Amino acid sequence: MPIIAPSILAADFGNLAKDIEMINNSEAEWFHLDVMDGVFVPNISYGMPIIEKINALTDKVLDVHLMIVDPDRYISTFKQVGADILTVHYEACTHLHRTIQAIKAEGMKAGVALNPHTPVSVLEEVINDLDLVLIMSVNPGFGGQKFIENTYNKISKLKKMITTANANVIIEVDGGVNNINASKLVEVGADALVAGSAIFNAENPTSYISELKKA
Ligand SMILES: O=C(CO)[C@H](O)[C@H](O)COP(=O)(O)O
Ligand SMILES: [Co+2]
Repeated sequence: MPIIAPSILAADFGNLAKDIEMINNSEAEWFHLDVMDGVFVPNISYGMPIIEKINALTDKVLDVHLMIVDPDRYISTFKQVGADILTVHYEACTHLHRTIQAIKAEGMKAGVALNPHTPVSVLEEVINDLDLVLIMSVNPGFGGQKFIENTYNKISKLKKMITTANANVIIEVDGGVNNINASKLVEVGADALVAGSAIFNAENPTSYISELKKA
């Protein structure tokens, strides 16, 4: 069964505690937290204070997705506010190997995200150093976008690369995930599903999470 990671980007920021409680009482294992800087992506979301508050209100895993330039500047700060998994974008890192080691040195799991146009082959030389690869199934920056169909093909290629390298890496998929595409994503190799608008726009978000879990 896949790990479910609801994206807080689609939650009600006027009543965040209520949505945190909903996730706490659901079958979701992770909180997916999208940090955007208005430079790497054309949008600004939220940062450390929100993550720190969420950490105080849950025992679940905090899966932090950094959509920021030069993420090395903030690695230790994200550890301090409670990140368990820290994912940086391949496209935002000049010295990716060094960044991955710095995340692990802080005691967090290290993830790398790939934009839709970036081939999985760029990770060949670091695949054994990684804990997670985040395949973006939309162009990062906004919730509620349409799922890009080529994602299935990309996940299959990544799965093959991981098997060949005998690596132990979680494949996570993010963007436009819903109860229609979830099963096929798991079938081709996804281990963790991020969903924002599909969950929070559902009539019953808790049951929607359970539906995704059965994918
Ligand atoms: O990283 C992201 C956007 O850059 C979000 O995690 C993602 O878009 C989730 O939202 P939705 O499920 O509504 O597409
Ligand atoms: Co995300």
